[in-house]
Amino acid sequence: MAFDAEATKRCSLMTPDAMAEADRRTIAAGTPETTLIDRAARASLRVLRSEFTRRPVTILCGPGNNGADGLRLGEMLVDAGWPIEVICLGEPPSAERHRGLDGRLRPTGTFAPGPGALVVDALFGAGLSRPVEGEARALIEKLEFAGASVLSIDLPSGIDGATGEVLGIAPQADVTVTFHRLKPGHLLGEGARRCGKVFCADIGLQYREGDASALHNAPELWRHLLANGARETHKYERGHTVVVGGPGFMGSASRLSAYGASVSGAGAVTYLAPLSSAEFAGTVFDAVMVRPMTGPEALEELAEGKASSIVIGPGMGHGALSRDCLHTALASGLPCVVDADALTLYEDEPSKLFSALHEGCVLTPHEGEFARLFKGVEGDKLSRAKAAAARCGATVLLKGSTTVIAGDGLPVINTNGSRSLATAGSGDVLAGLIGGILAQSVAPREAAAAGAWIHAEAARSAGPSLNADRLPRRIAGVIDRLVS
Ligand SMILES: NC(=O)C1=CN([C@@H]2O[C@H](COP(=O)(O)OP(=O)(O)OC[C@H]3O[C@@H](n4cnc5c(N)ncnc54)[C@H](OP(=O)(O)O)[C@@H]3O)[C@@H](O)[C@H]2O)[C@H](O)CC1
Ligand SMILES: [K+]
Repeated sequence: MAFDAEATKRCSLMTPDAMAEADRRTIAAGTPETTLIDRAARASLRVLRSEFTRRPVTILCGPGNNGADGLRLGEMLVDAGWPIEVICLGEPPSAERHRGLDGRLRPTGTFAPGPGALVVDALFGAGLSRPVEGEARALIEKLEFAGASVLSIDLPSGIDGATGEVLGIAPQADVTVTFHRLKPGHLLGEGARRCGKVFCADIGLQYREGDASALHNAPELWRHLLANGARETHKYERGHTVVVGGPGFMGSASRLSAYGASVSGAGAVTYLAPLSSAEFAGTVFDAVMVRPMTGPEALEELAEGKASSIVIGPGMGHGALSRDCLHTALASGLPCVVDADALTLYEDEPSKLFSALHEGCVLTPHEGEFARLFKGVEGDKLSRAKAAAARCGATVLLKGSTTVIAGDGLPVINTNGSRSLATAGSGDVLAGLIGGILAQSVAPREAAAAGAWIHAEAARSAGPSLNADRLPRRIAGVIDRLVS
């Protein structure tokens, strides 16, 4: 079961190159470039007026169309009676580019933004092609300590729209206005931090299948998949997740996974408890069934019977039983969440793990586990997740305040994470939640995307006192609201 097709179009993220191509296509189909610039400037004006009261405005304009948007915005602000000045990089713009800006152009050396001012950053956008240096860099450096507000057009100049990386230098914007679709760079790394509040305006570009390079995670993509399970009447038809438990004191992590699975909408959860913790597990769980794990054959029996997904790794340890269970889980062919100790068991010989994985698996590493398992995979988060998924042949969910999910189909970027999620055990709950969604016949990338968003949403409105014990109850609330 897949993402909703219409929502996929709306949630598409486009690289600067794809955006330039959409731009060319629209122009070739009869919309003049000046019209697109006009619409971009008008959208910027709308946002500027909604976000800022009237004040002195300095517009920094670059040599390309990002600068052209800035110049056109300047003309509109003059018409609206705002006090503005315009500073252009390099050669002064042709008279045609700034008809309505007579007497407003200033040399770069005069740029001295004051605390109450608004600076419009229209230096570079999608056409940034190298690190920002020289005159442009000097302008952006002046912004750093000026205390002025900054509105960036398209992207904070210096942010790579494909990756979110800073090329040389980039300002900290308060507001960014972009067009048509967000770019991955608005959501990743420094890009996400530097954009401030992001607005995306429709300027009449045509969307075409194949334009997207990634998706921005949102419930409209997968909400319909969650509701499916609720229509089934028998508990096992609604999916049955098996959580492989951990021994002794370490068992708490896997118990959190079981709680995560139990509120996912799956019909049943079985906690397979190693003998050292079975009795205790039997006393703490009510809704979760507990079975003693005499050995890997207990897992095999469930996998061949009623189980529809497996969660393995949290609190499991690195012993021989863990290896056997991991082998059994992966060999079963059932959808499988591979987390924590299951990720680090083979960190010295990852190819052994990779060769046992299959396309129904979801790996959920945090940055540390990722670095140990996918040695040599470097770059921005989106590229790394994609490379890792290709290397291991499974879906990879790379956790963090921004989470990236890569697997079959377009990768997904999840951005509703908050600091409250940085609490011990929260990842264990996530693994269980995804396992429970997988059990309901949701495909791996889709289940991971749904799990990441729901998990983050459950923590979003919570204060710093949120702990992993309280997370499942909040997750249940989020799911109930989504499917009601
Ligand atoms: N499709 C849309 O969304 C629309 C976008 N619009 C706006 O147009 C820009 C993209 O315009 P483009 O002209 O392609 O690119 P830029 O203006 O961002 O920059 C290109 C020029 O800047 C020079 N450049 C690039 N990097 C540097 C640098 N580090 N230092 C100095 N100069 C740099 C580049 O020079 P080259 O030598 O590389 O050619 C170009 O001169 C988009 O962001 C929107 O704001 C339209 O208005 C509407 C449709
Ligand atoms: K810009």
